[in-house]
Amino acid sequence: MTVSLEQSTIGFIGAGNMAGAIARGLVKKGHDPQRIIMSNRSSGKLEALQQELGIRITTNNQDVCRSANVVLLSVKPQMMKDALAGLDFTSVDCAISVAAGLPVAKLIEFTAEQVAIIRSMPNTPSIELCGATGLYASQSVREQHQRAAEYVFGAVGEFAWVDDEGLMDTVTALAGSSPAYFFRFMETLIDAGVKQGMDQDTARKLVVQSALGAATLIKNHPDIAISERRIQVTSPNGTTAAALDSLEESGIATMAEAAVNAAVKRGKELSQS
Ligand SMILES: NC(=O)C1=CN([C@@H]2O[C@H](COP(=O)(O)OP(=O)(O)OC[C@H]3O[C@@H](n4cnc5c(N)ncnc54)[C@H](O)[C@@H]3O)[C@@H](O)[C@H]2O)C=CC1
Ligand SMILES: O=C(O)[C@@H]1CCC=N1
Repeated sequence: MTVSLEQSTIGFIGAGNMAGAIARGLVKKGHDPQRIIMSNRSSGKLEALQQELGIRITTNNQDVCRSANVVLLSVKPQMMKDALAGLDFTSVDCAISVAAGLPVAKLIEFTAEQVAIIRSMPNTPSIELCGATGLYASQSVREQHQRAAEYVFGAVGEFAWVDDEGLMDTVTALAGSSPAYFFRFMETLIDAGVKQGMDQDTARKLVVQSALGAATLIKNHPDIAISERRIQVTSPNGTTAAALDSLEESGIATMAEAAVNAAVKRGKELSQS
C-alpha cells in the first residue's frame, strides 16, 4: 500500500445497513468522507448517505474498484456473484467481504483471482464505534492487507482474527447476528414492564440503561467472571433469584444454544447457495 491507511480510500460495493454502519463509524472516527466511495444499484440510499456523511457515491461498481485502495464487498451473499461479475480489481490492494456464509473460495472465484480476499463479519453497533468483528485472512493476504482490515474495523469497534474459516459461521452467530438477540430480549423486557403498568418510555429507559450498564461492567473488568457479577446481583431467595429460576425453567441456555446453532446452520446453507 503506497498511501497511509488514514489517507487511503475505502470503497463499498452495496450501500445497505452494514455498509452504512461502517461508513458512519469511520466518519465519526475521523476518516475523511471524501476518502470513502460507495456504490449501489439504485441511487436512493446513496444520496441519503452522501447527504448525511459527505461521502462520494456512484451507481457503477467499477468506479469503486478504480478509486479505492480497500473495497468492502457489502451486498447480500446471494447478490455477490452478480455484483462482482466483470469487475477489474487490479488496482485494489485488498477486498474485504462482509457477507455471511460466503467462503473465501467463492469470493476468489467471483473476483477472478485478481485481489487478496479477507472475510469479515462485523455488526451494526459499528455505527456507534461499538462494533464487534471477526476476521479471516485467505492465503494470498499479506500483512499490509491485515493492517488495512484492522484499520477499518478497529476504527469502528473491536476485532478478532480467527485462523479457521469454519469458525466464521460461529462469528456470525455471536457477533454479526447477536445484536438482534439482545434487541429482542430488550423488547420483551420492555413489553413485560408495560404489562405491569409502566409507561413505554420509562420501561425503555430502565431496560436500555441496564443493558448498557451490564455490558460496561463486564467489559471494563475482564478479570471478573460474568457469573460472579450475576451472583453479586442475586440475593439469596430474592427477586433476581426468582427471575433467574424462571428463565432457567423456561430453558434460556437451551434457547441460546439452539439460536446459535440455527445461525451457524444458516451460514453453512448460504455458503452452498
Ligand atoms: N445487517 C447486518 O447487521 C449485517 C450484515 N452483514 C452482511 O452484510 C451484507 C449486506 O447486508 P445488509 O447491509 O444488511 O443488506 P442490505 O440489503 O441493507 O444492503 C445491500 C445493498 O446492496 C445493494 N446491491 C445489491 N446488488 C447490488 C449490485 N449488483 N451492485 C451494487 N449494489 C448492490 C442493494 O441495493 C442494497 O442496498 C450481507 O452480505 C450480510 O450478510 C454482516 C454483518 C451484519
Ligand atoms: O442476518 C444476516 O444474515 C446478516 C448477517 C449477520 C447479520 N445480518
